[in-house]
Amino acid sequence: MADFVGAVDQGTTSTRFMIFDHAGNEVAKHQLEHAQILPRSGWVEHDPVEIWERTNSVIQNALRHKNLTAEDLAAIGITNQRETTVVWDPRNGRPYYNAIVWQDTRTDSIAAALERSGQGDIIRRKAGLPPATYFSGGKIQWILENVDGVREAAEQGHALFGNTDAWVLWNLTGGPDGGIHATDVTNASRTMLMDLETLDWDDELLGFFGVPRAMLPSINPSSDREAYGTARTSRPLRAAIPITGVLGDQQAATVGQVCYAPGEAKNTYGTGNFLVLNTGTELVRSQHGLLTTVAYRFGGDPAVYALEGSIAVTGSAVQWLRDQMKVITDAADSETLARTVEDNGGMYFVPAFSGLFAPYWRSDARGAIVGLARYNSNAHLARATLEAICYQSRDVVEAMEQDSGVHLDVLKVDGGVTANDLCMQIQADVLGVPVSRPVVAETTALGASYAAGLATGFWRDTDELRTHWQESRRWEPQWSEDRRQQGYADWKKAVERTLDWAKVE
Ligand SMILES: Nc1ncnc2c1ncn2[C@@H]1O[C@H](COP(=O)(O)OP(=O)(O)O)[C@@H](O)[C@H]1O
Ligand SMILES: O=P(O)(O)OC[C@H](O)CO
Repeated sequence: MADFVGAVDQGTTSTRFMIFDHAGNEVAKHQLEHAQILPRSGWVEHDPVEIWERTNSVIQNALRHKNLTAEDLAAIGITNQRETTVVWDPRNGRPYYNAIVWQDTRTDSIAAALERSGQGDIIRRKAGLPPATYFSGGKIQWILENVDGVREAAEQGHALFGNTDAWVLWNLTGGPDGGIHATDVTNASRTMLMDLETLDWDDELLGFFGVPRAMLPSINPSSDREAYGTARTSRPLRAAIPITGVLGDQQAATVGQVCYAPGEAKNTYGTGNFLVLNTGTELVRSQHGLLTTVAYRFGGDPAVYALEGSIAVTGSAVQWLRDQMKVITDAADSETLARTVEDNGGMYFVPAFSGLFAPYWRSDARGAIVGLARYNSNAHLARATLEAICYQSRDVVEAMEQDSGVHLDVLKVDGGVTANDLCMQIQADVLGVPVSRPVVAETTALGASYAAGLATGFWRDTDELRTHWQESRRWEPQWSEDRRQQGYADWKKAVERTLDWAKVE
C-alpha cells in the first residue's frame, strides 16, 4: 500500500520534488536551481533540457534520501511556473529554442499591436487577460516567426507547444516513445488562446497569434485519473506511477492553502507575487487590472474561477540586490541589513524591470529609485526593496477589493520571501490586516499533491484537506493609520515616476 503522494514543482528559479503523507505533512524534498539565461535586456530564458534533467535528479534524490521507492507513491502531481513557453520536436524531444520565460518582454510589440487593432478587447473578453508580454500566445508567435523551420514543422505536427508542466509530463510519460501531450485548464487559461467559458482552445484567438492547433496539448481537469497517464520511463521512477494532478503553481498554492470557497484568497511571495482570490463557479471580470483565470477543476466538477493579481518582480528584486548590485551576499541578508534602519529614509524603489504587471499593465514602465538624499544608504535600499514587495501587494489587494467587494480580514501567505520576518511585518503594517503563514509553507507542491491524491481517492474530498491547514505564524499591523496612508500615497507617486520610460515599437 502506497502511503505517500509526490509532486514536481517546476518553478522559475528551481525545480523540486516533494513527498507528503496522508496528513499533508512533508516527508521528503529535494530541490535544484537552473540557470537564468539573460541574453539581452528584457529577455529571460531557461534551457528546457536542463529543466528536465533537474526534474529527474530531484525525483531520484528525494526518494533516495528517505529510502523510499516509487511503489511508496500512490500518485504524482505536476505544478509549474506558468506561461513560460517551450516548443519542441516530438520526434527526438529536442527543443527548437530555449524556453521563453514569463518575465521576458521581447513580445511587447506583439502585445501593443493587438491593442492597436482592437483584438486586445476580444482577448480580454474571451481569455480574461489583457494582451501583455506575460502570457504564452505572443511567445509562441515569436518562436514561430523567428526560429527557422518551426512554422513548417508546426503545421506538419512536428512541433509541440507546452508550458513546463506539459514539457515535464511528455518526458515523464515516455518522451519520443509515446509521451503524452496534455495540460490542464489552469495552465491553458494563461496562454491568451483558451476561451474561459468553453474551456477549449479558441480558433479566433489562435488566429490572432497564428498558432496552428496541431501544436497545442489537450486541455484536461487539474485533477484527473486518466488524462495524464503514468510515469513509466526507466528513469527516474522505475515503476508505473499514475500522474493524476497537473496545475499552474499559483493555482496549486491556492489549493494547498485550502482556498476552496468563494472569497478565500492567498498571496504567494516567490520570484514574483501572485494574489489569487477564489470567485467560485461564476466568472468575475476585472474592472481594476486583475486577471480572470481558472483556479482549478477537479474531475468532472465545474471549473472554479479566480481573480488574480500578478506582480512580476518581488523576490527577484532581492536577487537583484544580491547578484547585480552586490548589496547583500544572501537573500536573508536583506532582512539583517534593512533592520539596521528605522524606516526607508524617504527612499522608494519600484522594481518595474519587466514593466509593471497588475494592476497597471504598463510595459513602458521601468524600474526607478526615487526620493534619494545624500543621507540614504544600502540599508535604506534593502528596506525599500522589502517595502516594494509589500506595496505592490497592497496595490493588488485594493484592486481585488474593488472588483469583488471581498475585504480580507487576514492575508494567507506562502513562498520563499515569507521566510523574511521583517518583510511580513511590513506587509501587515502596509495593509493594516494580519498576515498568516501556514505550517507547511510549501503550499505549491502540497496543492499539486492534493490535486493528484483527490483523483485516486488517496484523499476523500476538500473538507478532509481543510483539516490539514494549521497556522504557524501571524504578524499583526503596528503602524498608525497616518503612517500607513502617507507611505502608500508616496508609493503611488513613486509608481507614477516609472511610467512612460521604455519605448515600445
Ligand atoms: N529571507 C529572504 N528574504 C527575502 N527574500 C527571500 C528570502 N529567501 C528567499 N527569498 C526570495 O524568494 C525567492 C524564491 O522563493 P521561491 O518561493 O522558491 O520562488 P520561485 O517558486 O519563484 O522559484 C527568491 O527570489 C529569493 O530572492
Ligand atoms: O515559479 P514562480 O513561483 O516564480 O511562479 C511563476 C508564476 O507561475 C508566473 O505566472
